[in-house]
Amino acid sequence: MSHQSLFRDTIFALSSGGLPSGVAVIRLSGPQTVAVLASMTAERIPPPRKAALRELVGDDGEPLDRAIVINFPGPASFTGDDCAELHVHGGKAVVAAVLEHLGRKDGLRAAEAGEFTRRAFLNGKLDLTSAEGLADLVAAETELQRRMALINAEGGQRDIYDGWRKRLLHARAMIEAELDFADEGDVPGSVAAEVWTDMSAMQQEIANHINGYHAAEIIRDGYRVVLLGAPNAGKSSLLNALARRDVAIVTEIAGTTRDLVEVSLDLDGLKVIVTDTAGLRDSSDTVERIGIERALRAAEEADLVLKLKDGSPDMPGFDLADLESKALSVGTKADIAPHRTGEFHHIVSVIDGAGLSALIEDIGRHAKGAVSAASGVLPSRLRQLELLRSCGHHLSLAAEVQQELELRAEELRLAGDALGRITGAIDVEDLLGVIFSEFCIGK
Ligand SMILES: Nc1nc2c(ncn2[C@@H]2O[C@H](COP(=O)(O)OP(=O)(O)OP(=O)(O)O)[C@@H](O)[C@H]2O)c(=O)[nH]1
Repeated sequence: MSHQSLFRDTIFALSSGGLPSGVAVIRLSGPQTVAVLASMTAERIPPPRKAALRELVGDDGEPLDRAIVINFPGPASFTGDDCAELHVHGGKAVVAAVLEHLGRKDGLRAAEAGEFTRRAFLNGKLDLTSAEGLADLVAAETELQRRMALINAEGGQRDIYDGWRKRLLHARAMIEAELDFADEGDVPGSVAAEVWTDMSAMQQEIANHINGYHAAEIIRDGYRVVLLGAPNAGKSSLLNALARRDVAIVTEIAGTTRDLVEVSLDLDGLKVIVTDTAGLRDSSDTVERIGIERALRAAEEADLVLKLKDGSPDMPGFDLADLESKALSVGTKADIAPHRTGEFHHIVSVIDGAGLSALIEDIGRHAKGAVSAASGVLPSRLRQLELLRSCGHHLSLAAEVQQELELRAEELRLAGDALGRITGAIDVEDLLGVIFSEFCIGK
């Protein structure tokens, strides 16, 4: 007996990575799953949730591969529907043959990006923040990204937002009671005051949580370091040294770098993006001038700016005072430049490697410092941030209308709805396309 499903189609996809590989996992979900397993295993469907070795056959009984087959009957499956996994040999032709066989069957079709997770959400197996956490977990490249994604995939955000929603519901119930009993002179005024204290506390908790977004942004998108300096100061050489490969073009010609060149580093589990920029000088060359504007804009947006200077005299004309609070001065070409210690935060040479590891350590320390202030569960997406702000906004409006209980209840309802839209507890149909399209196929 197949599990009753909301969905008519059975979807399938290669859920493991690139081919060839040792093993490839093909996943199925939907009402036809059991019938497909029966036909492909010559009626030898493995017992639920037990891995079993089976010969997979096509419609004519022709062998396709020998595979580990797992049957996950709904609702105790990832999507909540009948699911199966076929662990086949990870050869291109093997996978192609199995996918082609599945695609020929009635009621089966290839899954769209994120469709398994979307079905899991629509079947109530997980909330939207857990789904987003799963997408992040699959995309995670650094240790801190992995940790943040895992907390959210496991319901870290959901628990917090559900907790806040419950407190809002309770507060509304208390206000309703106050309204109902107002005539009878039996107003639970002290209870309402207590509830209001809780709402103020919650407002503060939400504000603190919102403040963690910048740290989450750094963990997700990287800590941004921009190299700035006069032409020939040694920016591209330093970028290449940090990346340990030739990313940027290095020549003795001043003005070589015209556009932004980025490399992504993993410093102690944190993603750090270092950007090489066009050298700063007065230039009549249009392309170079655009490059210089981009360099200055990148520096403004950066978390940390490295101001590079070799032994040559200062270039006039660029006021970098605004960047001072987030800048480290770096004396370059230490092997040939007569830098004085004390003049710079760091003195480096890419020729003999002097000062490079101390510089890298210092960048790592600054990056860590930027995320360490925030701890625990963080909002991980702009969509969540906007709804959290909306929730906070309605809470402060509620505080402004102290005397008008109906209005206050309405603001609390709107605050709760904003939280509900984060987890998907209410009214999110319009968001689903955007959210699940960022997933990969097979997830
Ligand atoms: N001796 C020595 N030469 C260096 C060092 N770093 C860079 N150079 C040389 O300085 C010149 C300029 O280096 P780049 O890295 O291209 O400088 P840049 O700041 O990126 O220059 P633009 O692209 O013009 O802005 C090249 O000839 C490099 O080989 C160093 O540590 N020691």
